[in-house]
Amino acid sequence: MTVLVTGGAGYIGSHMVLALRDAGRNVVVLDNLSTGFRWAVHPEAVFVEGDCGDEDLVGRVIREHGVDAIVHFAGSIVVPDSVVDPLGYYLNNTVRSRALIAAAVANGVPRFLFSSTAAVYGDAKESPIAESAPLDPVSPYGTSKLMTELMLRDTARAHPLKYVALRYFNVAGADPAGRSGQSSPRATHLIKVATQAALGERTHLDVFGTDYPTPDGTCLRDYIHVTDLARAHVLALDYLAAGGASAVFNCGYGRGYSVLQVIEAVKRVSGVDFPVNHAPRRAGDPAALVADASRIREVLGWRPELDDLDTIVAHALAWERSLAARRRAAE
Ligand SMILES: NC(=O)c1ccc[n+]([C@@H]2O[C@H](COP(=O)([O-])OP(=O)(O)OC[C@H]3O[C@@H](n4cnc5c(N)ncnc54)[C@H](O)[C@@H]3O)[C@@H](O)[C@H]2O)c1
Ligand SMILES: O=c1ccn([C@@H]2O[C@H](COP(=O)(O)OP(=O)(O)O[C@H]3O[C@H](CO)[C@H](O)[C@H](O)[C@H]3O)[C@@H](O)[C@H]2O)c(=O)[nH]1
Repeated sequence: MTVLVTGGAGYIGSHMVLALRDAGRNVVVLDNLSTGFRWAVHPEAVFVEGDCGDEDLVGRVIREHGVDAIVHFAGSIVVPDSVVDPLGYYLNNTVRSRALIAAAVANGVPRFLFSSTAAVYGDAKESPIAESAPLDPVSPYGTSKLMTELMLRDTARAHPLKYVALRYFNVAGADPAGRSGQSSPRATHLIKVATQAALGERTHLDVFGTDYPTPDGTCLRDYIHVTDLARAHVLALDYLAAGGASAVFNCGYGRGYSVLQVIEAVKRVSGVDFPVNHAPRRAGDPAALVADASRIREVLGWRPELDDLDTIVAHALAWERSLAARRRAAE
C-alpha cells in the first residue's frame, strides 16, 4: 500500500507521515512548500515538490508509485485571511481539490481521506456538535472546505472511490518524541502564539474578543493533540481498506476550553507570565466549537491517548524550544 500525502511538509501532514511510517506504510509526499518545509518531510518518504491542483502531475505520481490511497492535507488554513481573500481560498482549497479528486478517479485510486474542519458548522446552535448538525460556515475558509466535502460525496456516488472526511476541531501540540511540530513562524493558532509569547519570541498575546456569550466571554474551542489526530487517520485508512462505507467524522475530545483557560495553561506549564492584551473580536470566529466525537469512537474504535491540555501545551512548548535551538544553530 502506498499512500500519497498532499501537504505532508506541513504541520498535520508531517505528523501523518510519521504515523504512516511508524505503521510501516510506503509514503509519497506532494507539497508545493507554500507554508510547509522541505526539512519537515520524513527522510523515508518520497518527496515530490508540486501542486495538488496539477492534475497531470498527480496522475503521474499515482501511476509511478502505485498509489492506492490519498490523504489530502494541502490547503490554506487561516480563517481571517479567508475573509480578506475568499477567491484565493476557493482556488487553493476547492478548485485544486477538484483537480486532485479528478486525478484520483481517472487513475482508479480507491480510497481518499480529506482534512475537513469544524468551521463547516459555523455558529452552531448545539454544543457539543454532532456530524448531523446544520452545515452553515461563517467564513470562506469553512465554505471552501465544505464544498470539497460535497464534491467527494457526489463523486463517491458516481465512481468507485470511497472517502472519509475528518472534521478537525482545533489541532495543537507536537509529536511526543520531538520529531515534528507546528513550525511556521507566522502561525496564528492560539497555542502556538502563546508558546511563542512564553519563550519571548512575541512581545505579548492579544485575546480576540472578551464579549462572547461564553462563561468568561472568550471563545471556546476543543483542542485535539495532533498525534491523536494522525492516529485517527490511520484508523480511517484501515476502515476503508476493510470495506467501510464513505463517512464523515468529527475529530475532537468533546470538551471546550476558553482562550483565557488556554493562556493560563501555557503560563502554568511554561512558568512564564507573559503580557496579555484584550483586543476586539477577529472576523469569522464562532463563539464555541466543541465536538461530539462519539461517531469516530464507535465506528473507527478511536481512543485518544493524549487528551490533556497541559500535555498538549508541554509538547507544543518543547517543539517551540527545539525550533529556537535550530535557529540559533543556523545563525
Ligand atoms: N491546524 C488546524 O487546527 C486545522 C483544523 C482543521 C482543519 N485543518 C486542515 O488540515 C490541513 C493541514 O493543515 P496544517 O495545519 O497542517 O497547515 P499547514 O499550512 O502546516 O500545511 C499545509 C501544507 O499544504 C501545503 N500546500 C498548500 N497548498 C498546496 C497546494 N495547492 N499544493 C500542494 N501543497 C500545498 C503547504 O506547503 C503545507 O505544507 C488543511 O487542509 C487544513 O484546512 C487544520
Ligand atoms: O493570538 C490569538 C490567536 C487566537 N485567539 C483566539 O483563540 C481561538 C482559537 O483560534 P485559532 O486561530 O487557534 O483557531 P481557529 O479556531 O480560528 O481555527 C482553527 O480551527 C478551526 C476549526 O475549529 C479551523 O479548522 C482552522 O483551520 C484552524 O485554524 C479563537 O477564538 C481566536 O480568536 C486569540 O484570542 N489570540
